[in-house]
Parts: sequence; C-alpha cells; structure tokens
Amino acid sequence: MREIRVLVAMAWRVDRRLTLAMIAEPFGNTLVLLSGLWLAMLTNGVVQNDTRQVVTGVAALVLGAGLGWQLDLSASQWRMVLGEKVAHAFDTKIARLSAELPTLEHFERAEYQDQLEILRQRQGQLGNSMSALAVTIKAICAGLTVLVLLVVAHPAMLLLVLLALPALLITKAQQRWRAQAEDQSALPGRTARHLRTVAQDRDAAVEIRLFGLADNLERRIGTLWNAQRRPIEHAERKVALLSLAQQVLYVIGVIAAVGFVLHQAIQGRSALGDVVLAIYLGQQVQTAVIWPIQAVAGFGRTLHTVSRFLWLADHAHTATGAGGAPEQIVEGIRLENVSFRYPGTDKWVLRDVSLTIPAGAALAVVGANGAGKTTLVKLLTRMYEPTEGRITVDGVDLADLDVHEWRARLAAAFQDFARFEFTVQQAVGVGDLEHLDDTGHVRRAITRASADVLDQDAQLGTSWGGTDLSTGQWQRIALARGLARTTPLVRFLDEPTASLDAFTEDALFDSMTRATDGANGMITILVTHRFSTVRSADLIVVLADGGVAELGSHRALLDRNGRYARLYRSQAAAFAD
Ligand SMILES: Nc1ncnc2c1ncn2[C@@H]1O[C@H](COP(=O)(O)OP(=O)(O)OP(=O)(O)O)[C@@H](O)[C@H]1O
Repeated sequence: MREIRVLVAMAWRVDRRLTLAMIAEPFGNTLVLLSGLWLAMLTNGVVQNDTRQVVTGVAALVLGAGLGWQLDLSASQWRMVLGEKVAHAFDTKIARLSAELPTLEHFERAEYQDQLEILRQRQGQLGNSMSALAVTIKAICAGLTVLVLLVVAHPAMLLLVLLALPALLITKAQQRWRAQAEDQSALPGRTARHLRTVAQDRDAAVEIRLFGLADNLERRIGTLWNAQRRPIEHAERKVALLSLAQQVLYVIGVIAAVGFVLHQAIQGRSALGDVVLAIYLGQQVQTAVIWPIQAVAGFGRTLHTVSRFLWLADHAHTATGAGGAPEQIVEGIRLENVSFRYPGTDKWVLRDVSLTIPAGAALAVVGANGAGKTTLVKLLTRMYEPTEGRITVDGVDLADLDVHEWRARLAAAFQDFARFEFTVQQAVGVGDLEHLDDTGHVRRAITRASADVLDQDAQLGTSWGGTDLSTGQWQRIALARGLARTTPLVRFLDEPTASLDAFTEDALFDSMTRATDGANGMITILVTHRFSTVRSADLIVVLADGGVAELGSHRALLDRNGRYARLYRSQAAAFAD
C-alpha cells in the first residue's frame, strides 16, 4: 500500500534508530501479554507441587515480562520524539509541495481548496502516523496472542470473538460518518479561517477599523464555527451511543465466559491455572477483540490523511512538459488563437487572441480594468494554461517546455507584489537565487530600480525588529527583485510602478527598455495605465472585449486615430492641464 510505504519511508529518513524502536514495540507488548501463560504455569506448579513448572514459570515471567515492559516502555517514550520529527518532516514537505504546485489553479477550484483544508486540519495526525502504525501492529499482535491464550484457557472462550462482529460494523460506520462530517465542515472551516486571517491582516486593518467591522467579523466567524462543528458533533454523538451499546454487550460476554471456565473448574474439568488464565484474559479480552479493530480504524483515518498528502504530492508533480527552455529567443513569442477562462468559471476573459511579439521587442499592454492584461501575463508565465489555442516560443509550444525551466528564464515585477520581510539583500536577491548573497549583483538591481531606501543588510518588517516601508518603497524593492535576473528571456513589468509617480515610471521604463537590446532576444512586456510610458514601447497592444482591439507602434496607433489615440490624448490633456 502506497500510503504505508510513504509513511515508513518518511520515518526511516527522519530517524532510523527510532523507527526500529517503533517496530520493536509490538514484540515487547506480546511478551508482556504472554505473562498470563506463565502465571497459569506457576499456579499449576504450586498446586501440583511441581518445582520445575514453578521455576520455569517464575523465570519466564521475570524475563519475558521484564524485557517486554522495557521494550514497550522505551518505545512509548521514543514515540513522542519520533512523532515530533515526523510531524516536522511532513509540515515542511507540505509547505514545499504547496509552493511547488505548478499553476495557480488550486486557488480557483473549490474541490482543491477543500482537499487542502482537510489536509491542514489533520496535518497534526501525520506526526502521529508512525506511532499509529506501531500501535496498530501492536494491537494486532496483542489480539492474536490473546486469541491463542483463549484457546489454551478453554476453546469455548473463543466464542467471545463473535462479539467482535458488531464492533467491526460500528467502527466501519464511525469511519464513514466522520469522513462525511469532515467533508461537510471543510467549506465553513476554510471560510472561518479566512475571516480570522482578515481580522488580523495588516492590509485590511485600516478598513476594518474605519467601517467598524470587528463585530460583524466576530459574528460571521461564530456562525461559521457552529456550521463547521455541527456535522462533527452529530457524527460523534452517534458514534458515542453505538460504542456504549457495544461495550455493554461486550462486558456481558466477558462475565459469561469467565463464569463458564470457573464452572468447569468447580466441576473438576479444568485446572486451577486455567481459571487464573481466564481471569487474566477477562481483563485482556477487550484488547483481543476491540483494540485491533479500533487501531486499524484509527490507522485507516491516518492513512486517509496520508492519501490527501499524496494527492498534494501528485498535483505538485503533475507533468508540465519536459522540453528544455531555449537559451535565447530568435523569432519571438506567438499567441495562436488563445482563449482563456479561469477554472470553474464560464466567462471568457480572452477570446481567440492571436499576437506575435518579436524577439528583442518591448511590448506595452494596455486596456481598461478587467480587460485581461494580467491574465495575459499569467498565461505567459504559465500560472495557467490556455483553455484553447497555444502559445509558442520560436515555434515550440510553451506547454511542451518544463515549467520550472521556463520560469527560470523569466523575470517579473507585479503591482500585487510580495512583501518578503527579509534583509534588503535577500528580499531583492531572491529574484535571482544564484546571486542571493552577491552584494554587488543585488546592489546593481537596487540601483536600476532606484530602490536604495535602506542599507542592504537592513532587516525589513517591524515584526522582526526591522524597518517597515511605505507601499511605494516596498514596490521599489519588488521592482529591484524583478530586475535581479540580468538576462531573462522575458521580463514582465505588470504595473510594477503603480505606487510611483509618472515621471519616475517613465525614467525606469526607459532605462529598462534600453536593456532589452541584449543578444538573447529578451522581450519586455509592460502592463501599465500610463500612456506617457507606453509610447516608448516598440509595440503596443490594446486589449478590449477579450480580444486585441488595436496593435502597432505608438506612432501608427496615433495615426490610426482609434481607441488608443483617444486614450492617449485624454491622458496627455490631463497632464497638460
Ligand atoms: N483568479 C480569477 N478567477 C476568476 N476570474 C478572474 C480571476 N482573476 C481575474 N479574473 C477576471 O478576469 C478578468 C481579467 O482580469 P485581469 O486581472 O487580467 O484584468 P486587467 O486587465 O489586468 O485589469 P486591471 O487593469 O484592473 O489590473 C476580470 O474580469 C477578472 O474579474
């Protein structure tokens, strides 16, 4: 079974010694359980005045139980340590896999979100997974041992096994109800978590205070919490009731069985040792029948969580093309009848777009809010794949290229930039990991972006004792990050200067477009609403109604006197005023 293999492999990788200790635990427990047998031997030896039996019984009791307890006890102590290590390994892996999901599709699809939510909710279980496996093996070994002992005490005691059947059915129903309840509570759980994050979110803090949203948020979180708990509590109530009924039935069975063996002994048909064994088993029979079933069921839940982890791993490693990305662009990038709608939506954002961006060109993408400019950038960076049509680089379908290799040849700065609260050196350096610690390299990127707001070794973010920046300063850091790779094949600038003034943007873009004359045919794609910057681009595409409304140079589009010319003139007039 793949889940068990993954689990053991993870524990083995994390700590071999402790994994071996976990495997030894069931044997220790089996040795302890066998003491009933030695106790019976000891009793019979005393009753029959048989020194050999007494000595063997005592020796086996001391050695077997002593060793068994030791193994069992030390494994229980190590279990927690191994659990912490395995939990850390899984947490790290899940964080990595989440960051590795090749596209952004999981943010759009509710079923992906639900899977991730359940995985997050039950992430703690993964730490205990190795321990759950050890407990399950231990329970099965204990069950088998007690079954053997039952036969030794009196074969009729095996009838107790029949009591396992209702327990089995109940446990199966429990599993089903709990899984259903978890699925039902995933959406409200996820939404409540989102609202909790919003309530503590720094970006939302001002509006939450201004609009007095604290009460409203608290109420909504409360309602969602109840909606999340309701199915779980309902399932737990049903489980508790049935378990109680099954326990009562079970205890009655045990009393009857012990009474039967006692009756046999009184009639002289059994030895006194068998009665001792039966009484001993009276306490252990629960172990034999219920524990393995519950352990297997519990472990089944753990495996269910592991299977969600595997689902994440499979998605993170979905094949995304295997071809190597080119070292240079010779002809250009072509969009061939590209149509796109976001996963799970019906609305076409781009419809039948065909466009050629020649090698070495600086392309400006303009259009009204919601025209699809950022979506175009997301398709070219392969955050999403086109719904229809294809994008080619020098005639090779982008979908056939290894996505990581392709992205390694891109550089980008966005309006919705990340605020990495690292040192300035690292916040910029992560834009080109190969040069993360190269201060000269990072300094040049900072200078190109006019982002020299702090020393390179200064810490960003007040939470870490560092300095907070204004939105514009943060954006300059993000821009510097987008300029850290010096020779990408495509550099995307998606409104990276929205927080800066128009003159600064002009100057920045000017210096950047000059840098596109590189020998590798680097293409610059600029998304902006500022037409003063747009005019210095080689090619301008105007997006409207999901398609290309106009395409050409600044001069050609002005001569055409269409949509672009109107927009340009209105902005120019505003500046002139
Ligand atoms: N993740 C998403 N899921 C569903 N629809 C989306 C998503 N992101 C964007 N859209 C929709 O796609 C359309 C195009 O969005 P896009 O961000 O590409 O526009 P834009 O031209 O960059 O706009 P702006 O100038 O405001 O930045 C919009 O109608 C938007 O509602």
